[in-house]
Amino acid sequence: MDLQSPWFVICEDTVLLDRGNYTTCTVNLQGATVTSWRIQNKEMLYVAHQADFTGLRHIVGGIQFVFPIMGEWSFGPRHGFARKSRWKLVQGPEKLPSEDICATFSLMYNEYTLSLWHFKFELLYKITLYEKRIDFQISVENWDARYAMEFVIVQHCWWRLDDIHKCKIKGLRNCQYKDFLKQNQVAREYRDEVTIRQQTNRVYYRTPNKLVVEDTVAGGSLNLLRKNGRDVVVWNPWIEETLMVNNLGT
Ligand SMILES: O=P(O)(O)OC[C@H]1O[C@H](O)[C@H](O)[C@@H](O)[C@@H]1O
Repeated sequence: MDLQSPWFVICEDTVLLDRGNYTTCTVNLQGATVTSWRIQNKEMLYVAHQADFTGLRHIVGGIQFVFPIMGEWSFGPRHGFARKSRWKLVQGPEKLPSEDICATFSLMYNEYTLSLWHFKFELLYKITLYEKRIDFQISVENWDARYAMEFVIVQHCWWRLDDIHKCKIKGLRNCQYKDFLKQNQVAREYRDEVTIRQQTNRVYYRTPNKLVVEDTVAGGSLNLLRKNGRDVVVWNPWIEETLMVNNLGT
């Protein structure tokens, strides 16, 4: 009999990857939303208190998978349908020889997605949990070669911060940005360290592949490394909007 604790748990709606030493990642099949990432029991993500886990709407918080559009959409839900859809676990969770744990989730076109967006697609989302790192590999397949597919993918991350006043984002200097809260004004970032002192909602264009967020939980810093991506959204709802997010969901 194996008396060790299991390194994964699959419930009806969630998949828990357990790397040991209180390092875990929880993925909800609703949107393949990563609702928790803990490193030695320190939670890295924020989920709204009133987040709805019933599957009726997207989960507010964590790491949301946004596809095929970001923002308002005249044909379907805001930020697309992927975060509202139920995904499937298609591989794993498996333990690699390195002891790291990975699992792959998939979202395939269906009647609902075709009613909003006529492309026949399959998304694969592979998540690997390391000791102090989490990796996401995303692939998109177009099943109908007759049509070129245009889409946007965003990992909408709600990082948990101890104190917003201590948070600094490094790597955005010289990037052009659009400020949604200033009539979409376009400007260039001149700061080495971007700080947040009020409600913020900007998209930075053509950002470098490495950004650093300093002072997340417990004063640690988070390196965000990316391949084949382009833009970055810096958003903080500040107090009023946070109350709204927590109380109502969206
Ligand atoms: O409330 P949601 O639909 O999840 O959107 C949350 C936020 O997402 C992005 O960061 C947008 O730039 C914001 O304008 C938006 O408020």
